[in-house]
Amino acid sequence: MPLPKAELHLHIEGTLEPELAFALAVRNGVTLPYADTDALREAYRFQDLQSFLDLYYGLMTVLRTEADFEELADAYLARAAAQGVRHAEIFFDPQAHTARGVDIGTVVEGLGRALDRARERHGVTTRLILCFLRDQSAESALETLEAAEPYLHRITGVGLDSAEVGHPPRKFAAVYEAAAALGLRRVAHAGEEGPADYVREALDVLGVERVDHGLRCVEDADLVARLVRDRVPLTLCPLSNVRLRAVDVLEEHPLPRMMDAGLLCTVNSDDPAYFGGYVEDNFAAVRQALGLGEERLRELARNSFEAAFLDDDEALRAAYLAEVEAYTFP
Ligand code: HPA
Ligand SMILES: [Zn+2]
Repeated sequence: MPLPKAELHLHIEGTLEPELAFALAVRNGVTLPYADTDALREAYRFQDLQSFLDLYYGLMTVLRTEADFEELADAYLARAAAQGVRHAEIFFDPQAHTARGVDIGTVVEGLGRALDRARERHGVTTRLILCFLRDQSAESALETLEAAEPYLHRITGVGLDSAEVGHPPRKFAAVYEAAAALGLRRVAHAGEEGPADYVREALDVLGVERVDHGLRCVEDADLVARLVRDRVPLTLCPLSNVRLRAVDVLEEHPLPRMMDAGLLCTVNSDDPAYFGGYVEDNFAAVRQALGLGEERLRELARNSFEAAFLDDDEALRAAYLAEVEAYTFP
């Protein structure tokens, strides 16, 4: 039985496995530019974030109906549960769908159907986080938030993803202010490919409570001190960092140094269908490559529940944390 954990950095569109992509392509009459699943997997040789995003946005054109989004989310939840996930905070990218004529309601209601049954079916509690695409305009982000208003009962927070460099957090100050006024929690990708300054800006200008990735904070000692002092969680994704060349090899990932510095680190899968593994695969990889001991792994699991948006159910958070403490490694 794997270590119980929360997954806090997971793009649902990034869980689209080649087999499901081809099945949905057939169902929806979409022609993919790959002969078969092996040819598609062959294309997963990324140079950087952009080369990944090109494939990621291309493949998700097979997602068209509520049933498609439901099936996608249900398949993720089944895999996540098998990897010890008790609680998942799931990102989705509405603009990637509305831009090709799929209504935001189709996306949210489809995902929602799977999430409504997640606890009963898979023993996983869930939250949904709407992400704005930072390479789209600030106006488009505001329109997206407006379009989401009928579905806010299903949405816990907002995030910011897609191509980072050249799209600093401050571009989205207005939409984050509007999201806060609606009572939404705030997170943002920062410091994945972008500089440490983007992490600071996400905190100062967007008011984020967690930083997604945040890897490059290590280049700025004052920023690290602040993140430690304020216990700002970082949602790290080690296998993603290797695949997208944010680090050269896993053995050089700064995770152990970051934990030693007192940063509140979590380990997550990001886009598991593309990056070679789900969350327990990431735990196993860092355990192996970085020599993390059992207490470090337990700390990562504890951190994941501490950083989760479970403030509306502290009893549940306490139950999850108790499970982490009671866990015995095989
Ligand atoms: O790893 C990522 N980074 C930025 N945007 C993304 N959208 C999906 N995955 C990612
Ligand atoms: Zn991400």
